[in-house]
Amino acid sequence: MMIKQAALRAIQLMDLTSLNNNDSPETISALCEAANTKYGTPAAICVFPEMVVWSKLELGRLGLGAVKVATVTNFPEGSINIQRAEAETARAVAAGADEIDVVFPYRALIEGDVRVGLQLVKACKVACADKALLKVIIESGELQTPELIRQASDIAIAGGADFIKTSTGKVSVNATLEATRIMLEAIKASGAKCGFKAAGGVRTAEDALQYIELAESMMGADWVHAENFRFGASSLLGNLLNTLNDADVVEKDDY
Ligand SMILES: O=C[C@H](O)COP(=O)(O)O
Repeated sequence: MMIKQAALRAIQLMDLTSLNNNDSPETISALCEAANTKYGTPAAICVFPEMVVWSKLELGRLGLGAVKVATVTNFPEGSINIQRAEAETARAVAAGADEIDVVFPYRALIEGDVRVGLQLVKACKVACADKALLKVIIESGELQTPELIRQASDIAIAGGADFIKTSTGKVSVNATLEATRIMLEAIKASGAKCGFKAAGGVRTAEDALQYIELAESMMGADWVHAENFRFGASSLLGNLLNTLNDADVVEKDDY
């Protein structure tokens, strides 16, 4: 695949993300405006729960109602408090979020608890009902071993995850091709309808190309579209636009 083709596809596969402590209505408006590229829009924007309503309004104002709004719950710590994660998820869905990225209780799994993760995912899935997709962040960089990455993936899928996602972007090791391979193997073996999201540290068209090629080789070219495959990224869009030679919007390098 040519790099420009990968850049174009990566825009459409992206959850354009801003999860910063200093996010404000103004920065989220700018994020929504950045979603309006001349090469199309990202699949979603991903923001903190308190920005969901504002994001919906802003995307509507810009005529970008087709762009989904994703948000995060149990984030970034991945606690074992099932009730809190469920309540956060229910509130985010009620606020209008289309997609919920919930952090799996990965530390509990590392300590040998295989039960709490399944229960938490199931509870959040119920909270999403048929109103929102549930994306489960397994924090693969903290799980470290292939066995734990596979186990977390299997549990999340068994709990009803619509996507499994590598990382919060808030730890030292985020998305890697190695974790991607293990997670895609889990999806394939499950036979379930479950997508995959590479998140954290994906910054260039060259990075995106490697993930797309890996996913295509494992799952088939037809599988790699926004219904099944996403990039979660806060600083990829500028590089993609540069790659596509879009001289007038490259200044938005932050997104
Ligand atoms: O879910 C998306 C991640 O938080 C984004 O990570 P990033 O800032 O490294 O692109």
